[in-house]
Amino acid sequence: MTPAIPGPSQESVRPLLRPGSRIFVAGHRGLVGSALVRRLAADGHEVLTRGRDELDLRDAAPTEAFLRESRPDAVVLAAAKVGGIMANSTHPVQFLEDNLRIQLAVIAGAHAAGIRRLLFLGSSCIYPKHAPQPIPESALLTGPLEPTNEAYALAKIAGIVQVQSYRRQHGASYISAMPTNLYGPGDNFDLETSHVLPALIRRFHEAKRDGAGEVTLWGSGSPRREFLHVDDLAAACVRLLESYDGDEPVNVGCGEDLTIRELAETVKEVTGFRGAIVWDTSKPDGTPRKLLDVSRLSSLGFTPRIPLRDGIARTYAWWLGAHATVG
Ligand SMILES: NC(=O)C1=CN([C@@H]2O[C@H](COP(=O)(O)OP(=O)(O)OC[C@H]3O[C@@H](n4cnc5c(N)ncnc54)[C@H](OP(=O)(O)O)[C@@H]3O)[C@@H](O)[C@H]2O)C=CC1
Ligand SMILES: C[C@H]1O[C@H](OP(=O)(O)OP(=O)(O)OC[C@H]2O[C@@H](n3cnc4c(=O)[nH]c(N)nc43)[C@H](O)[C@@H]2O)[C@@H](O)[C@@H](O)C1=O
Repeated sequence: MTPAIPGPSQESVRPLLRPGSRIFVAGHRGLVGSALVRRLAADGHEVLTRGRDELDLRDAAPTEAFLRESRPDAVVLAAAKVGGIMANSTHPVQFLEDNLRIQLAVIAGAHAAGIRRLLFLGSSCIYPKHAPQPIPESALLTGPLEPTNEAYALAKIAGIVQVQSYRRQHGASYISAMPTNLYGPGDNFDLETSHVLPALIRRFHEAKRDGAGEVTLWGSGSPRREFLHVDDLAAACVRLLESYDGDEPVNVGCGEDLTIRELAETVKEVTGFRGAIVWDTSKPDGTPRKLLDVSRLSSLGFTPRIPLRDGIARTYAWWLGAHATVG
C-alpha cells in the first residue's frame, strides 16, 4: 500500500467514539451485525438498525436519505453479500456487484450526510493468495488473488480505497478492519452457502443424529485457516472505533491457525460423532493458508478471549437451541 498521505485527517481533533453514542449498524441481522448490536448496546450506546425489507443498502438515494434523517454519530458497515467458498465461486456477479453497490451507497451516503465516523469491514481474502504468513496489512495489492473469491475480494479492496480516499480528500475519520474467518451465534448454517465451521457443525450433528458411518467434507483438508469468535470481533471493532484513526486497514484475528482436517477433528469431538471423515477432493481447497499478522491490533491493547474449542461448543449449543426453536 502507498504510505499515508498527510492531509486534513491528521490535523483536526478526531471525533472518536464517545460514551452514549448513536451508532447505525448496517447488516444488524447478520453474524457480525448481531454481535455488534449486542456489544454496543451492552456498552450503553444507542443502536440504530434498518432491515433489508425497509432499506435496501444497494440503493444510494434512500440510503443517503436515511443517513441524513437519522444522523448517527457513527456507522458500522457490516452489511454485505457474504458466503463460503462455494457461494463465492458460483455467484461472483452478486459478490462483486452487491458489495460494490452497498459500499458506494453507505460510505458515500455517510459522507454526504455529514457523518464523521465510519468503520468498514473487509475480509482477510483481500490479500494475495501467496502472501507471506502471517499476513501484514502491507501485503495488500502485492500479488494475484485467490480465484475462488476474487470478485468478492476486489469489491472489498475497492471499499478500503474508498475509505482511504474520503480520509485523504475530505479528512473523514473513516477506518477499515480486515477480519479473519469468523464464526458464532447467528452464523449461516446452509450447507451450500455457508463457511466451513457452521457447515462442519451441521454435517457432524446430522450424521450423529442419523447414525451415519461417515461424513464427507470438501477439499483435501490441508488448507490452513484462522478462526475468530464473532464476540471477539465485535469487541475488536469497538476498540477500533474508540481508539484507531489511521489510513491503513487493521487486521482482526487471533494469531493462530490450524488445518481444516484439525478443525474437523475438533468439531467431530464437540458434536460427539464417532464415524469416519471422507475428503471430497473434487471440491475446491481455496487459498492454502490465511493467517493474519495482528500486531497492529495487539498494539492497540486488544486480545481475543474465546478459545476455539470453547467457541465451537458455544456455537453448537446456540445452533441446537435456535434449531429447536424453529423446529
Ligand atoms: N463471516 C465471516 O467469516 C467474515 C465476514 N466478514 C465481513 O463481515 C461483514 C458481515 O459479515 P457476516 O455478518 O458474516 O454476513 P451475514 O451474511 O451474516 O450478514 C450480512 C448482513 O448484511 C445484510 N445485507 C446484505 N445485503 C443487504 C442489502 N442489499 N441491504 C440491506 N442489508 C443487506 C443482510 O441482511 P439480511 O439479514 O436481510 O440478509 C445481513 O444482515 C461483511 O462485510 C463480511 O465481508 C469478514 C471476514 C469473515
Ligand atoms: C471468510 C472467507 O471465506 C471464504 O474463504 P474460505 O476460507 O476458503 O471459505 P470456507 O469457509 O467456505 O472454506 C474453508 C475451507 O474449508 C473447506 N471445507 C471443507 N468442508 C467444507 C464444507 O462443508 N463447507 C465449506 N464452506 N467449506 C468446507 C473448504 O474446501 C476450504 O478449504 C471466502 O470465500 C471469503 O468469503 C472469505 O473472506
